[in-house]
Amino acid sequence: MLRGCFELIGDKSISHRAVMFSSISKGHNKISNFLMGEDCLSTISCFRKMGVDIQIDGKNVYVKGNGLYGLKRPEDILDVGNSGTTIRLMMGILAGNKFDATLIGDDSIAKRPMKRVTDPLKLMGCNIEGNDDSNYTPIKIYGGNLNAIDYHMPVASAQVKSALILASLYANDTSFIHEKIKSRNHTEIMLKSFGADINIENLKISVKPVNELFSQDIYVPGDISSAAFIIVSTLITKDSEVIIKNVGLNETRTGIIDVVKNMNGNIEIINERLVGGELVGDLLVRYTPNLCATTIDKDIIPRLIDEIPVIAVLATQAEGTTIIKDAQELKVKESNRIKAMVDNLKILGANIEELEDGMIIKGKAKLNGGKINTFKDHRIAMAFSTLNLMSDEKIKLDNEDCINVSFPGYFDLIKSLTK
Ligand SMILES: O=C(O)C1=C[C@@H](OP(=O)(O)O)[C@@H](O)[C@H](O)C1
Ligand SMILES: C=C(OP(=O)(O)O)C(=O)O
Repeated sequence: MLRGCFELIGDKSISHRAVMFSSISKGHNKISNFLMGEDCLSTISCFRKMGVDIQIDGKNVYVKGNGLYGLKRPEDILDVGNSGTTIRLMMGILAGNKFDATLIGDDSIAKRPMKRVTDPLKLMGCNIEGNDDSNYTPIKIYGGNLNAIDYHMPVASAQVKSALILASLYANDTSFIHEKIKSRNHTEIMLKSFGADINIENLKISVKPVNELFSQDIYVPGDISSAAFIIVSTLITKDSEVIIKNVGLNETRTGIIDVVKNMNGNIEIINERLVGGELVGDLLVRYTPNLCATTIDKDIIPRLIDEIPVIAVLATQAEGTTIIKDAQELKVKESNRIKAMVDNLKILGANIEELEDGMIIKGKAKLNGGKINTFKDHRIAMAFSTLNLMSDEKIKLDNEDCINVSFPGYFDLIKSLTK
């Protein structure tokens, strides 16, 4: 069983943005509760290569910003490691700066599509080279002299939106970016606090070019995507009760809470407050023996995209048939997360069917033990780890190191909650 109360580690999306926006602002920035995961450390390493002074002290990061036009041409290739957020957002910044830079990442990044960002950046006048019509790494960007854009995004993606907002800061006129479905809005919130002129009208975002961004101190709230693994472990493990403190509750990220409530899960938000423009609160979660199935589709998908693997695990422990659809984006994450979940859950004896854009899960299933192929994907690894506490049969992960991408100290935390 899990019992206890703990402070959640910093949000990955917000930590990335804090380093990036601080680096292109003018002045000193302090980032508190920064996520020291491998992905966010890749962002720091890339901006250091562009001449930004970034110091790490415990959970704090100090950035001496170079200003909007002050980044230096990197002498080395920029290696983003495993991080889609780093490469896609950074392309927007590089497009505005008058130098050339080459971006690479690991084997997983090499398979993830970049055209969704390079196409609109080319429309803004940026010169970009990359494999398969600039869809895959290595990607080389020759930045500078951007035109404004009026662009309807074909995919619901905060990374694409953020890259275009960043490029628009450097453009010759006001840009308009139209979203299909509302995705996480940390870029809009944080850039405004740095002095950017951004206006949001439903799904239309207008961005005016600026001469400078001004430094800010940023507190990074806890990562609800990381909390999701503790939430699910608690819901499915007998006699568990956990308080998770400092959870970021921005409504573009709280789809998991809505789903857990729809499934009859025992979850309560307490002590809600606003910190640096972001809603934060604590979560009280309790074991729920009578979970029920749900349907997840369309508009809610971007609000829980990274939580779908662990929701699939939860669905195996709920009475009835859970349907997850409109989630084809899962195929282009660190792994093909639809296939990874379906194949691995089948190994454990779950009743699950793969769909082109999701999966159908019939619960409630008594699962066997087995060896999980994580595809070195942190979310797949943690999703399956949640089953280890509720079952006598052991789940073995073929790779645990990948968890450091987003949740360093994950197993120590679980240990402290199960004492
Ligand atoms: O903007 C971000 O920080 C992120 C957006 C999402 O990706 P997409 O924008 O590709 O949906 C999400 O899956 C990723 O983990 C982080
Ligand atoms: C998809 C993810 O991250 P990224 O796109 O930044 O690699 C994730 O953290 O689940």
